[in-house]
Amino acid sequence: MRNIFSKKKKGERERKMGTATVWWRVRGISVGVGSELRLSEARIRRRGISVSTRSSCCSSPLTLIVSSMPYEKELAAAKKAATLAARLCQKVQKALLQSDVHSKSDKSPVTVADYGSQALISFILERELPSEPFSIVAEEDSGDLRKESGQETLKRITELVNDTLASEGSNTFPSLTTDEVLAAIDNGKSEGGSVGKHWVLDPIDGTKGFVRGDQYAIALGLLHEGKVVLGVLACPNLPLASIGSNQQHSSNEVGCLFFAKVGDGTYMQALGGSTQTRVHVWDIDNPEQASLFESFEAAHSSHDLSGSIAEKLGVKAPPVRIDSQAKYGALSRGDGAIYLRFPHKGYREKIWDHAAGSIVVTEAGGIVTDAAGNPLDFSKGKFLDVDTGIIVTNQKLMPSLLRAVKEALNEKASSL
Ligand SMILES: Nc1ncnc2c1ncn2[C@@H]1O[C@H](COP(=O)(O)OS(=O)(=O)O)[C@@H](OP(=O)(O)O)[C@H]1O
Ligand SMILES: [Mg+2]
Repeated sequence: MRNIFSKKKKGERERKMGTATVWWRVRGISVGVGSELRLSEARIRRRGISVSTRSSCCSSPLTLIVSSMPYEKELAAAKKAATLAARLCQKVQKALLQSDVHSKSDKSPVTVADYGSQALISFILERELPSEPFSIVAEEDSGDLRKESGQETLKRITELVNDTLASEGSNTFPSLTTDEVLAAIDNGKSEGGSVGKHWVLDPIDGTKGFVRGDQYAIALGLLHEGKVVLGVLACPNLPLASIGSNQQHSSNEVGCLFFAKVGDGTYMQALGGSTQTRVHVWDIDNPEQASLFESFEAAHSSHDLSGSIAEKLGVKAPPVRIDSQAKYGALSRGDGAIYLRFPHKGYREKIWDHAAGSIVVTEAGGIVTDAAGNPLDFSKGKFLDVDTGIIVTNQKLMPSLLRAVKEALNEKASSL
């Protein structure tokens, strides 16, 4: 596209647009149109830009802050959706534990919460962002609920969704029919990809933890042109106090909401609260002091391998084993300094198990890579193509962590 700036001054350019004159005031960034403009959008996300518009027939500028707060509306919608979904899940988990139905064989209450959370989040996103074209890549689909045998479960889910919506006030949201609940769940059928905006949702991450009465998370991320640009993690059972060896947060409260937007840092607030605190990963360079986080379930991540890596690094504290992306949340606020995930052979990582968590950690100053040090690529559809496992730590520890991982993997391979 032709550059149509008519005036070139440092940091200020004028573009003629019909009858209006648009002034782009940019902090040290040159802004153009076409490809140059697209390039500057990436800079906008990192550095901020204020755009002021003034009509050619009017001398006083009409300041329109168009791009200085990218993804602000999406973040507000995602926080609202995840908070409501957490409320629904808490209700189901409470009933589940009271009725002592927490054996793995009875999956129905879990299914109810998974579906309910997905329906609710899908509905809220559509309602709060009516003019934003997007799709949703989510874990559940409505297949079983459309069968004769699923009708009772569908009624229960619809009830739960409507009770949760009503808890916001009787006139805030309409009631949904069973068909609308099915449609909301099926909105999550997208395959994602590298073009456009895709929400990535795990309505209950850490289902086994949820059934046990332990940790779980509602994880919602946003991909834009294949990159994670926003993430929200609601962790209803995670204490606001630190849970690792770095005891810097203290509180008796339980329930955390982590959120991050690209270029804007990571914040934590009490779930249902409003005071937000900026959080940072623990900036230590001595792994001996670090706590190491890993999956609670040995079937999900090799505890032996992470034990061997911890030994090589000289980590002294025992591993902190908790379910779900609550691990990313805890890392982002510096409770510990390392998270290792080594699924057993043949397992393929899904994007909804890492999208929200990864940006929560990276915006807090951490690094998330596969076992070979490659960044995670969320643009390839539902799956992540990772080399062996996923490792997370701060900038200072990453080189020694990568060395320890490489050694441990080589030892494992030669022992087979
Ligand atoms: N076999 C196997 N190997 C590796 N990972 C698996 C496996 N099976 C499941 N999953 C995924 O793990 C998600 C739970 O997250 P974590 O592994 O971090 O938590 S846990 O401690 O194991 O509960 C869990 O998320 P949810 O299914 O949403 O609960 C799964 O996506
Ligand atoms: Mg999951």
